[in-house]
Amino acid sequence: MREILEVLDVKKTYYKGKQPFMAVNGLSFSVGEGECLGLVGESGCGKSTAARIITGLEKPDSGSIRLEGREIREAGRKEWKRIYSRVQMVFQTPQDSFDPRQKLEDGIREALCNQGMKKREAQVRIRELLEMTELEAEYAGRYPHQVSGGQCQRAAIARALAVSPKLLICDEATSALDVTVQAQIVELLKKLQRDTQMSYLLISHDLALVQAMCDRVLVMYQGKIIEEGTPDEVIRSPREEYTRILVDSVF
Ligand SMILES: Nc1ncnc2c1ncn2[C@@H]1O[C@H](COP(=O)(O)OP(=O)(O)OP(=O)(O)O)[C@@H](O)[C@H]1O
Repeated sequence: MREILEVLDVKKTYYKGKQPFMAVNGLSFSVGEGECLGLVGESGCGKSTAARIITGLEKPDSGSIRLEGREIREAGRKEWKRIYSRVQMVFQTPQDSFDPRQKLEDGIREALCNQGMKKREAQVRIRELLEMTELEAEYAGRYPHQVSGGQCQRAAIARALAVSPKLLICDEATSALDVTVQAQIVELLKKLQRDTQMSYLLISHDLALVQAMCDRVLVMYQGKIIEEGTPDEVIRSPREEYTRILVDSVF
């Protein structure tokens, strides 16, 4: 399997007052083409920091991040735009990722036009994206506060897909939704993966979700990966004591 993303020995320090704190401490892993990779670990172990580093929202202290073989830390400003059309992220609370003064479809249009698409062409593409994410056009014409969490998450996924990414990072993308809506969004993500061959990095507390969706799962603890395997291997016969406790706390 060709690798889309390779993360090697990435470190990130924050400061709690004057005390340095390693939120990410030698993180290494890779995501294969078309792979759905799960990233699990207790709150505060550094999962979101890792996602923010990969998407360029945060700078690491050191380490290497290769996207389709290209070291993104060396990329010039011009190249960033191209790189970040290859990686997109979907967040836990979709309402927060849209401008409250903009209709959902305007947010999607903006993503398309930022990539150089003309408005008329963007209109056609918006319709396709709404179909792909099974969101009725009527809802896309509303403001974020006028739709449900599930509908807003569909719009956020449509916007992420606007640039045809190779890797979609879902950071607790279903955690804020109720159980039935969660299941619908999971089905949507599965369908999109079948249709687009996109890779996923699925960050989640929910081991059942990881088991249902992922080909492989990484367990993160204190800023690094301590265990990896198929979801069945990690859940049924964890090698590390920490993983066993994590699994026991959920099942
Ligand atoms: N901008 C920041 N400044 C200082 N400390 C931070 C910052 N962002 C995160 N941290 C700290 O880094 C650690 C890792 O946070 P992170 O959000 O990556 O964890 P997480 O595993 O995603 O947790 P959760 O599952 O609760 O979202 C936490 O102790 C957090 O308080």
